[in-house]
Amino acid sequence: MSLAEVREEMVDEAWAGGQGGVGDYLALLKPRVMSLVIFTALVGIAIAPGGIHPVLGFTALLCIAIGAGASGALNMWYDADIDRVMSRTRNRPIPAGKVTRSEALAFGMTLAVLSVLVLGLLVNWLSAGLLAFTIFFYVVIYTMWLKRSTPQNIVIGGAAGAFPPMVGWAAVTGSVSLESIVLFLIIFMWTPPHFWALALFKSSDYEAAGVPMMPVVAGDASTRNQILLYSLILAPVGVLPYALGFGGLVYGVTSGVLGAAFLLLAYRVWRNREGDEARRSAIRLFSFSILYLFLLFAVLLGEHLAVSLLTGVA
Ligand code: HEM
Ligand SMILES: CC(C)=CCC/C(C)=C/CC/C(C)=C/COP(=O)(O)OP(=O)(O)O
Repeated sequence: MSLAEVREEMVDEAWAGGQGGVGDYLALLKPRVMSLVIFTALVGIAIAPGGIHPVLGFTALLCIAIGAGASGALNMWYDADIDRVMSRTRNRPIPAGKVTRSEALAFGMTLAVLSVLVLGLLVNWLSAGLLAFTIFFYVVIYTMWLKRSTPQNIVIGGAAGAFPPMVGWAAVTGSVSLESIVLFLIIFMWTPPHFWALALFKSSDYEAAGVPMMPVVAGDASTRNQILLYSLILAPVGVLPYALGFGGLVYGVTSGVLGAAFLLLAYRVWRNREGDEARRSAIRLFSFSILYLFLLFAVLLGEHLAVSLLTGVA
C-alpha cells in the first residue's frame, strides 16, 4: 500500500473516537527521546548567569517539557501514515488504533499553545517565542516539509532539537548569548551522526515508507563519510564551552575524552562496511551518541553546581 493510500484510509478513521488511555496519550509525547531534550534545557537554565527563582525555573522547564511533548504528538499526528508502515513505529498509539489522528492533533495543539502562553506570561516572551519557533520548526519545517522531501532533512530539521538549551538560557537571562549558541551548535553537529548511525541499520524501514533518509538516497558509503565528517566537527565543538570559559577543567578533559571516543566509534562505522561488524559498529555509535550528549551536559552542569557551591555564587 502506498503512503497516499494509507493516508486516505486514515482520514476515514479520523473521526471515529479512539479508546486511548493515559498511557497512550503519554506515548504521544515521545517521553524517552524528549527526556534528553528536557535535560539539555535544564542545563541551559541551570548554568545561565544571574539565576532564576526556583519556582520560575521549574515553570520554565515544565513548559519546555510540555512543548517538546506537544511537538512529539503533532509529529505523530502528521506522520501516522509513515509510522504505520515502519516496523519500529507501527505500535504507536495512532497506527495501533488507540488514539485517532484528530485526537492527537487536538491534544498536541492544546499543549503547544498552553506551554508557550504560560512560559510567556510567567517567565518571559523571548523564551516563549523561541519555544514556539522550536515547536513550529520540528512540526512544520522538519515533519511536514523536509522529512519527506530531502536527505538533508535531519541536518536542517534537526536544529529543532538543538534549541531547547537556548530556550532555557533565554528563560533565565532574557537574551541569546554566545554560550547558548555554542550549546545549540553541539546538539546541531551531534544530530546527523546520532540519527544516521541508526538509519544505517534501519534503512529498509525508511525505504519501505518512502522517506528519503540519507542511506536510502545517497547509499551507505556516502552516509558513513558524512557521519565521520560531522563527528570530526562535533569533537572540537564539544570542547568549546571549556575554550570559551563557561565549562571548567573537568568539563574540558571529559569533553575531550568523550569526543575522542565518539570519533573512534564513527571511524569504526566508516571502516566496517560489511556484514555483522558493520551493523554492530553502527548500533554502538547510535547508543554511544545518547550517552555522549547526556554526559557532556551532565558534566557541564555538575561542575557548574560544584563551583557555585564552593564559591557561594549561584
Ligand atoms: C531530527 C533529529 C533527530 C532524529 C531524526 C532522531 C531520531 C531518533 C530515532 C529514530 C530514535 C530511535 C528510537 C525511538 O524512536 O525512540 C532516536 C532515539 C533517541 N534520540 Fe533521537 N533523533 C533526533 C534528535 C534527537 C535529539 C535532539 C535528542 C536529544 C537531545 C535525541 C535523543 C534521543 C534519545 C534519548 C533516544 C533514545 C530513546 C530510547 O531510549 O528509546 N534525538 N532518535
Ligand atoms: C522544545 C521542543 C519543541 C523540542 C523538540 C525537540 C526535538 C525537535 C526533538 C527531535 C527529536 C526527535 C524525536 C526526532 C525524531 O525524528 P522523527 O520524528 O523523524 O522520528 P520518528 O521516526 O521516531 O517519528
